Amino acid sequence: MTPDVRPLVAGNWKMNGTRASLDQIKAIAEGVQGPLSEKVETLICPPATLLYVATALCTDSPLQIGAQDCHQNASGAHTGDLSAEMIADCFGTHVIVGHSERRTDHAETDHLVRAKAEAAYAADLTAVICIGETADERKSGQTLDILKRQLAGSVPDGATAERTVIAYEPVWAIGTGLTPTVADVAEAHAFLRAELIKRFGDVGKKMRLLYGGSVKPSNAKELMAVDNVDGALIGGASLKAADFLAIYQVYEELTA
Ligand SMILES: O=C(CO)COP(=O)(O)O
Repeated sequence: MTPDVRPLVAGNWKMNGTRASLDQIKAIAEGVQGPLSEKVETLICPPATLLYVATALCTDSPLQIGAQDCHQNASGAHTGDLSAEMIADCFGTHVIVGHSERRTDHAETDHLVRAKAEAAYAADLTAVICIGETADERKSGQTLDILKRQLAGSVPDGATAERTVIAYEPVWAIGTGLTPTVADVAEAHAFLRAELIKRFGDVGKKMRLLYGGSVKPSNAKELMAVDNVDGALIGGASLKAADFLAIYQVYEELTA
């Protein structure tokens, strides 16, 4: 955790979820009501097909709803794409950009990710900007170099702490059940914090740094307790309300 920074527990549903899954969103929206929600923010990013209905389910809940990607342009001839404005129009508050699955499946570059984050700001959305090294990059000792390059390339110059969340997701930890050691997470997050402060000064002290990659109820407490870890970006375990809420609830103790 970082002093004076409100953690964010976020779920990325990826290409999972149909109308039947709205029950899980409803359960999460209900489960995050209460005093802890003043200390910890929550977010679910369902597939775009559920965005509008999901926000309608959360009108009386602190649970925020976001999207998983946006186009860098505000509108136009881009078949199949979604603009940040459209997400805001559906009452979405956040958009994930630069997830490693988009970087791999759609050849997204740091330059493009930065443009998408700028599009998010223009629509008053918070950009959740993802970075992380592959297994080979870690094995060959390049982790911090890769993180430095992705952070410098993907985060816009105009980034503010209110509208920017950085998610460190080691690619090899996503969906594998593997996680870095607590010491490795601490090293990566301390490095990212120092880079953000170098570039953004005091603003860099307040930008949230999430950890993502096989976060589960069983490992959440030790990962979320690490210095400079200001929340989680959860894939598989966010699909079940009970698991997502169990991860959120580790903050009962961590913020006590
Ligand atoms: O990619 C992730 C979240 O964006 C992490 O996914 P898992 O939690 O399923 O490993």
